[in-house]
Amino acid sequence: MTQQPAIEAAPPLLHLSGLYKSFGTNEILRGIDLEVHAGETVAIIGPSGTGKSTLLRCVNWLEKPSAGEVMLDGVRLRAEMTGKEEQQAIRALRSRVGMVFQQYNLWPHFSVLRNVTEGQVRVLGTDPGEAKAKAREFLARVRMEDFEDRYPSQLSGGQQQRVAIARTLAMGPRLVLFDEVTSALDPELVGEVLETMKQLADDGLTMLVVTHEMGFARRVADRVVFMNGGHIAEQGPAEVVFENPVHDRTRAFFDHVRRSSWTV
Ligand SMILES: Nc1ncnc2c1ncn2[C@@H]1O[C@H](COP(=O)(O)OP(=O)(O)OP(=O)(O)O)[C@@H](O)[C@H]1O
Repeated sequence: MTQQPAIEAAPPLLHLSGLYKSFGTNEILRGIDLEVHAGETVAIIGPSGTGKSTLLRCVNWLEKPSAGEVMLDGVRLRAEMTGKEEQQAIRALRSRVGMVFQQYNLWPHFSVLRNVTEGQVRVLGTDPGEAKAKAREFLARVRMEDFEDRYPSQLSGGQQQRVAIARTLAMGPRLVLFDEVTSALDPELVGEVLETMKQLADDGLTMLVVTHEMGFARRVADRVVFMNGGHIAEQGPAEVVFENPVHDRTRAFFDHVRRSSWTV
């Protein structure tokens, strides 16, 4: 009997089943089924307006799906849930998932160190000394350990985004969602954030990444999910999806990306 790779044998850390999301009469997600295993980096790519960010926001219930369920690390949230039952499940879910946004939203009047300790102390109830030690550990992982006394306005966009990543990691999530985290950055700062994310992927962090950075999806993601019109049109190992896309829409998307890329 052939041995299955360990990553496939374990149950998925995240399991999305039959997710639908409508805004009014506008149906954005149309039945999403997706699994992410511990240690995987999964990139979600696809045309603009196809529902990638909405999907990510449904994973941590920032948007409540119209139907379907999210199962993360043993916590199940169903669209039918309401009231106390839903609130309890949301709290459990959010303690296991972190999110990094396009806008880093650091507290402007707090130092870098305090930005990374505040959530630990206030939300997790961590002892302040312990929270500082953990903050320093995560600032070092994003190579921002020399900036702990600075304020956000004294940092570049890329540095602020790395602090935002450290702040998320310090909360101890099992899964981190990245929503187009380089889109607001000047081109010369994109690389340093992607390099940090590559390092985290290499270290085994479980990441679900919505991105327009095709180079990142191709070189760093274990699996690429191509979304179109609120569906997953195809998914597979990055090299397969990029080199042999089976769906016409995926091929057309890559052709469009290649044609519209400006080279220096
Ligand atoms: N809160 C909301 N209320 C109404 N419509 C929304 C809301 N959020 C998203 N939408 C709509 O849902 C559609 C999908 O948006 P979404 O941001 O998920 O797409 P996307 O694939 O991430 O796009 P992009 O790549 O351009 O960021 C868009 O038409 C958007 O206008």
